[in-house]
Amino acid sequence: ATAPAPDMEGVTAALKAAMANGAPGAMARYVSPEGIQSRTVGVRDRVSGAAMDVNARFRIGSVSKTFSTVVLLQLVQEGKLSLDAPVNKYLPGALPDERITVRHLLTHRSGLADYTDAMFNSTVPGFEAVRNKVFSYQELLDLSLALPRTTEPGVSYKYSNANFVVVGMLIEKATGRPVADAYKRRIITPLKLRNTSYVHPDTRIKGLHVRGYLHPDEAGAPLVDSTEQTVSWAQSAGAVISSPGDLNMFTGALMRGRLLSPAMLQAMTTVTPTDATNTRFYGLGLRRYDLSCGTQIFGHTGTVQGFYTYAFSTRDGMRSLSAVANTSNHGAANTALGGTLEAAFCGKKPA
Ligand SMILES: C[C@@H](NC(=O)[C@@H](C)NC(=O)CCCC[C@H](NC(=O)C[NH3+])C(=O)[O-])C(=O)O
Repeated sequence: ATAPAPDMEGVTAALKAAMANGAPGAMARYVSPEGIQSRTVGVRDRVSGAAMDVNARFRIGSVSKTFSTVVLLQLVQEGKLSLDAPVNKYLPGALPDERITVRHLLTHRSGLADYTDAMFNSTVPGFEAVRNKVFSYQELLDLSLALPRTTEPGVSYKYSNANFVVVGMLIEKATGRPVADAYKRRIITPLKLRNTSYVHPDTRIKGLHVRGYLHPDEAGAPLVDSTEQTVSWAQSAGAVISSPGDLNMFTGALMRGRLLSPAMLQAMTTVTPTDATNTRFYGLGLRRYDLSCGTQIFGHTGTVQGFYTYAFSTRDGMRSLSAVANTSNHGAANTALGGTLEAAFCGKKPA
């Protein structure tokens, strides 16, 4: 069946709703065989008033988890790691439970607690305390291991950044090099993602970029410009910088089979439900959303101080949408931004 035309008015309405819920600006870029359509609203910089710009770069948060997963699955394809081997086989003594496997990390079923809940319980003080800090992977893992595990290994889905900190450790152990090199050599260079980078612990977003604005917990308190930070609290779980076009290319190329073998891509897109709605699922470092029109889309969401991101493609990689709003700690703005997905992939609602 031919895909419905995107409802770009609906995309714009969703972007405006994100602004109505506190985002200084927002944008979306949709790619299909019919071409590229992008929409921008508001500003990328509240001080200069510079308009949101679809060529601008921003922090993609947990969409980074899919970059890390692609690298790890390529290492599995190369026989350097096995999905169902214990993590401790590759990182002796790293985890207190020998039963936790590499696959448990990628499916958020390890039981390793998410240290960011406590770290950011008080949003702005928590952010200010770490924005210029540089953590080692081990320090982040220790924060998680100081907390009770959330499930027996493999039993249930419990989202945790700690899982993808360990994924970063596995990548560096298996390659003998920093994750930045693996992203570059295995994803950024082959796909020519010229606006994508991993610069941890540098705090800047170089080149044309979006400034991010963090909503404080106190109603009515002024937004906090959170653009410059190390994102060391996330690293391989959330520190990649990219652009709408590069994210379209990344998720599209991934689904078209340019990064992984058909068998490995099939494993990555084999999902289990993450909530009771049975429309949200998680595979290996990848979300699946089942839209109201029956279309299934695959990708990831991102939340990092000052930036909400969505980056999804259809299973055949022929249609891709990326969207970003330059605020965070404001769930209504995130939900509003998510409205771009239905508008773009399902088109106009029947009258
Ligand atoms: C959920 C999301 N996960 C991510 O992108 C990872 C990297 N981000 C987080 O875990 C949120 C950290 C707190 C953000 C802060 N929140 C607070 O400080 C709340 N007190 C903020 O909203 O900026 C995903 O997978 O889509």
